[in-house]
Amino acid sequence: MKELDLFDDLNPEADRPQRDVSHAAWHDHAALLALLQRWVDRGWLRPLDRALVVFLHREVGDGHPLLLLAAALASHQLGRGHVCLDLAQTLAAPNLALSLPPEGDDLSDPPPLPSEILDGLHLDTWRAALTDPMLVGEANHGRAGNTPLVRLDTAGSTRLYLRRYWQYEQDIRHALHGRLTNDLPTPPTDTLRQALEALFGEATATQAHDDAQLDWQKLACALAARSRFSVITGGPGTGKTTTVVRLLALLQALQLGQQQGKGSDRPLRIRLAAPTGKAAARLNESIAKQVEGLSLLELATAASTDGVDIRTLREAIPTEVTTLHRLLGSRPDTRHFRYNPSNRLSLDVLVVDEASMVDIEMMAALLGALPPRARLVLLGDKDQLASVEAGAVLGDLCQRAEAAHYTPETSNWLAQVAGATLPERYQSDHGQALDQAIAMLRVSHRFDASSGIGQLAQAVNRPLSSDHQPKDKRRAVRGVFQQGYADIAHLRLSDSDDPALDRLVVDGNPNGFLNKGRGRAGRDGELPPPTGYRHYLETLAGHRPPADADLEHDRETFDAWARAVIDAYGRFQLLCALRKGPWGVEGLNPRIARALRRQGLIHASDAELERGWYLGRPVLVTRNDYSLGLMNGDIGITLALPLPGQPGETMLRAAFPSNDGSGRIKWVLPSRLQAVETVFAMTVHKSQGSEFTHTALVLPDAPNPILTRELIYTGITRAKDWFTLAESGRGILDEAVLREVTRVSGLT
Ligand SMILES: Nc1ncnc2c1ncn2[C@@H]1O[C@H](COP(=O)(O)OP(=O)(O)OP(=O)(O)O)[C@@H](O)[C@H]1O
Repeated sequence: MKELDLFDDLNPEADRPQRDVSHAAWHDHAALLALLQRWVDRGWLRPLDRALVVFLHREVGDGHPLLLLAAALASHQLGRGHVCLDLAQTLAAPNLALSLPPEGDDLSDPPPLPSEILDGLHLDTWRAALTDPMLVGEANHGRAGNTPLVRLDTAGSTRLYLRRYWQYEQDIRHALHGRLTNDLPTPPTDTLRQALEALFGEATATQAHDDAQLDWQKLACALAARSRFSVITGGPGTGKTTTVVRLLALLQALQLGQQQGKGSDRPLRIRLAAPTGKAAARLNESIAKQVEGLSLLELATAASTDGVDIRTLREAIPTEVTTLHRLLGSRPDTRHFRYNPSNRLSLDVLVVDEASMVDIEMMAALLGALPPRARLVLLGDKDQLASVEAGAVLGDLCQRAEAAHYTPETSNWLAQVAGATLPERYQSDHGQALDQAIAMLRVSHRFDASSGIGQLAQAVNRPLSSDHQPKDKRRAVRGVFQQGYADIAHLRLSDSDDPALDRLVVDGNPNGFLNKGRGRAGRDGELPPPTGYRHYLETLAGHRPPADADLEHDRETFDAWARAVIDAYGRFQLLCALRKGPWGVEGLNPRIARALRRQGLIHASDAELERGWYLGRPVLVTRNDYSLGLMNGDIGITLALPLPGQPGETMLRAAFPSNDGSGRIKWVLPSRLQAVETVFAMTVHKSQGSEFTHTALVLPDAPNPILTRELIYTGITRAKDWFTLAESGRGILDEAVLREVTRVSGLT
């Protein structure tokens, strides 16, 4: 295998003017601190970022102001997903370094913009200020030391890290390097080939020319079977779950077959995990279904000459999925986990789904807690938005996945075990070790050519290139809406008060779909037409247990009611990009609640709507709460239970699914819920790992840097059967699909 090159830097030399025009904040601490305070007052910088500077200044009084400015900006980047500050990029686009308000915000007496402060500053001057042995370690010279900041010089730029994040990156890099270069005994070629044939069938085309002819799932399974670290990435419905279930069956069959010879039957200890409770519950459901439907007879025969017992094999494939926090043993009030490098997890295989949501800190913790000999398999969609926390580990690792870069050695091996010859475009003499461990599934089995959702997601996701210019992409994306697909609708709004938005959230805008959404065939017969929130609120009213029932004696009746309401809620979700303003969660939530109240679907005063609890309020958990067993991302609905001994009186409880496959409901007192928000409108960021029958994405009316290709793609791919795009501003979608998230990290 080639030497691992995770560290290659791609930044070109920044083209900066060669002049220095100094500004007071460049050389005067008081001026710098005053400037930072003004930024904090405006919400452009977090108080935490300034506090770091105050701390560093107090501890090491003569730190250069330009160094302290860089430290404040580096700290600020963490809150925006970047693990470090890239000086050249910051000089090229200074105003992206702070959280400036969206265009059009009215600000009187604004503080100086970063572009004014940094105007005329040359990269070399800034770099020179970043040499302070008390404050900054120099990673390039192996002198990272134990300073609070670490500097890494790359071709054409310099990156400044807060030490903790630099350390995470180092830890991940070393851990992956170890996993990719340590030999793992590969199963005998014949056994593996037969086992793969048993699971996927024989290869039909030995020389494949297009992606649809290749069985990518089989190739992914083969690659993951020979590595301690592997990634299976792919868009929605490309078969990540299907593949991993077969991979687990394969590994377990090989293990049981091998153990037979030794007179033992110790199966592999396999664990499944996901970053959020919601994602875990979803994988739980789909994995359980797939394991049940898996035909294991041929595999059991292929894996061992004596044949593996099928029942033992099936039982040895787990279906229970936990959250990463639970797996690692998260403890309240500390970021340290029970399982860590000095107390490793006891497992042989770990599968992590929705890996795009795993941030750098969690990935470092996870790798640190894994026994060195265990296998780690990451599943996820590399094109989805990354976690809101710092780092986009999956995206970074999969940067080269499109072209695969399989070496001749890998390609030959795949031909032997999977019977397929890869087209040349997926082969490379310069493939890196990491490339050989990554498989990208390229064919969606959920969204075929007749699906507007699939076509739209594809058009949005397609990167720009010399033969796909911005105007082509804009035309392609808009074109999808004009082709008469039955599952997508476009709703044009005049402004944020447009009653069409109310109609969308109340009834789902069926008129926007072909035949009002009627007569569409799904897997299990005709699909119900798209709905809005009326559906779950009518379910709530229609399935309410009789007034004389009570929770203690009629628990199942109440649980069934809650289940029906929660399921009905999953039929529609409005997504938006922003938090603030009329187009953000904060503006949309009360507006939607009022629209539902006008329809007589909810009953609550204005004050209750704004802040309080009311029957029917849907809530999203925003922080893990271990004492209640609720995870970030869980959705619950507020229901009313009869008050024991007080006929006619009720009390509100938020009902959450237990997420453990039991179907039980957790009934939680509203006052015990510390971190929840109303979720009539949900940000696309929070929707990751979830799926809704009808998803409506509403875009703001003004351009905003948060609107990116990844965000739009993630929003669209939350839709299972129906998708509505609602927009008012012209050109917002066009602009968004052309903007890509650039996450600064040094992982690749
Ligand atoms: N090779 C295949 N041939 C036919 N159908 C398939 C194949 N692979 C997967 N499917 C079907 O496509 C659907 C999606 O598969 P699966 O759930 O494995 O995909 P996924 O990538 O995990 O999806 P998600 O977007 O939910 O993460 C399932 O109904 C599955 O049965």
